Amino acid sequence: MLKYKNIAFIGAGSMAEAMVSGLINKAEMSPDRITAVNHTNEERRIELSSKYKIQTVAFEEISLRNKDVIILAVKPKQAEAVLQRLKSVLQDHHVILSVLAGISTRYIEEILEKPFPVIRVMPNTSSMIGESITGISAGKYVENDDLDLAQELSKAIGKVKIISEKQMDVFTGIAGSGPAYFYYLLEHMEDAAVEYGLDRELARDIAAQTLYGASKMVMESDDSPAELRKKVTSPNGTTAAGLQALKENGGGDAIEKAVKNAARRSRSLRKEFEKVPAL
Ligand SMILES: NC(=O)c1ccc[n+]([C@@H]2O[C@H](COP(=O)([O-])OP(=O)(O)OC[C@H]3O[C@@H](n4cnc5c(N)ncnc54)[C@H](O)[C@@H]3O)[C@@H](O)[C@H]2O)c1
Ligand code: PRO
Repeated sequence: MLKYKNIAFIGAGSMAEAMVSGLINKAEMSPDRITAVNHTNEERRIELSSKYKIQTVAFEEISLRNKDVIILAVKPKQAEAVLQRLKSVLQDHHVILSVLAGISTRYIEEILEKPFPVIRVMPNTSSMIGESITGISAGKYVENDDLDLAQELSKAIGKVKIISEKQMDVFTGIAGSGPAYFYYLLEHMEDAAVEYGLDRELARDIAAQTLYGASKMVMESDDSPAELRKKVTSPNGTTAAGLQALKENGGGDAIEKAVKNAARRSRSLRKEFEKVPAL
């Protein structure tokens, strides 16, 4: 059971913090079960330990003896160096979760040279408030209990989808990177509203609630997004005018290209940082 597990994050940046916050504030995990390991940045360690009351240590002081779950949360380009250093301190009972975009379980398994259960989890930063959607795919040494644990941990920070590792790139394109597209959309809605006379704070509230309501409608109604869109769009009305501008300016294409480009980048991260052929 997750509650009784000790977790170490290797890398304590944005994604690790979002997960720590979700685990403590939403899933009510005890902070003394969580350790975050960060390299030279002492200021960051102090920030996280005072904010969440978790233990934070420098990589050089790492001890994973009483840990159960090791969550890799460094950048993909740091994967090899970090794994090379970790492999001497890892112990047979460890379950390894990796949030690294692009980097395959096979690559991690090969560097570790031992049959560790390695599970990719792709959350997003909405983990911070327990509203992530997290994709999970298992490496070849993963047993049911390990997968159950990864699922439990991911459920603690939001919703979960079990996917194949091949689907991880596109999952990353939609869900891992997705919040940024919506923030970008909101930034632009806000700018336009300010230009047309609203205060920024008011504009932000309105746009954010509109996005939230629309998103909830998609989740709770039986209609598809296209059907829901049609119900908003009166012939020759305001929405039709707005959508026309979106279409004329390549809005739909831009969104599709964003997802595809992010998925391609996930694939290319693998080629860039792994010295094995891509999946
Ligand atoms: N940010 C997101 O929205 C998001 C979503 C899903 C997955 N991810 C994945 O999470 C990982 C981390 O992303 P991030 O946005 O948190 O990046 P980040 O740069 O904020 O965090 C990375 C952290 O790793 C630390 N680090 C670097 N080398 C280290 C070492 N040797 N030992 C210990 N710590 C070390 C850095 O100091 C930094 O704090 C990436 O692989 C990314 O693909 C991120
Ligand atoms: N953030 C990471 C990136 O931008 C991975 C998904 C979201 O690469």
